[in-house]
Amino acid sequence: MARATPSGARSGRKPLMAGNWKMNNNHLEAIALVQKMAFALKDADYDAVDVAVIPPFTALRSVQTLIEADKYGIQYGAQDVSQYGSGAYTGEISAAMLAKLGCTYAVVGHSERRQYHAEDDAVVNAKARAALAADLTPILCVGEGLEVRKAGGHVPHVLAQVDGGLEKITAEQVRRTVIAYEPVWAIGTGETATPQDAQEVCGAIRTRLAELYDGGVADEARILYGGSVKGGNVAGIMAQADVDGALVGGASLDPGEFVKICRYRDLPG
Ligand SMILES: O=C(CO)COP(=O)(O)O
Repeated sequence: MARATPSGARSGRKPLMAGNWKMNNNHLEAIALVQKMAFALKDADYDAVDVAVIPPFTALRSVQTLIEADKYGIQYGAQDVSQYGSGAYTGEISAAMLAKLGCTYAVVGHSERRQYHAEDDAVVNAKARAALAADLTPILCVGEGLEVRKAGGHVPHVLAQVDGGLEKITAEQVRRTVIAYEPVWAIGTGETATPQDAQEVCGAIRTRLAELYDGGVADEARILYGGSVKGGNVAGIMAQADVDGALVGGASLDPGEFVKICRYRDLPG
């Protein structure tokens, strides 16, 4: 993959392109999709960009086996994680179980979990801390709904989610936490935030990290944008100084489209 000079102030942060498959693909379909992606990315420079798939729990073991056997440079993670360590929590999956499967990431606080499973900032924070305690990297999702956006309250809304989500998380832990700004109105709607919208909020999140911790932490933490990212709009989004990658839903199910996103440096801006 051609390595271009990082734009803006992305300093040493390595971009991350993560495909959140949501409730799609059984384990056999997952194997086929990862194989296609890995083939199309076989000359990729994984030192320049992290590429991750986030399949359903039921596909994680197959994805692990495939990636380890074929030594693909692709990372993987889970879409959710329990806030509890172990015990009588039917249906839950612990962070330790995910770590044992070789997961790098665990998504916490996705807007679909907040909306359909009533997860509030306290639960999201407990999940993020459980992930960190097992040496997983949480991808902490934040984002405002349409009403909040229309009323112009998106920045304070998102920063309150950041504050709540990072409660009791140390500076050392935040350095290895990923924050994903996903405006709810742009998820699965085909409506993308403009690059300037993405930068406004991602920049505000970085400033907040500097206030909560320090400038060094704020400089290191990766902040992603998510919401209808595709090959056709990724370059403009990635040109923003405070956007360090994308959390991709629908387009990550199409290997051709996802590979284009991962190769955003090769696309016309
Ligand atoms: O929710 C998302 C990723 O977590 C974004 O989904 P879409 O890319 O389908 O809008």
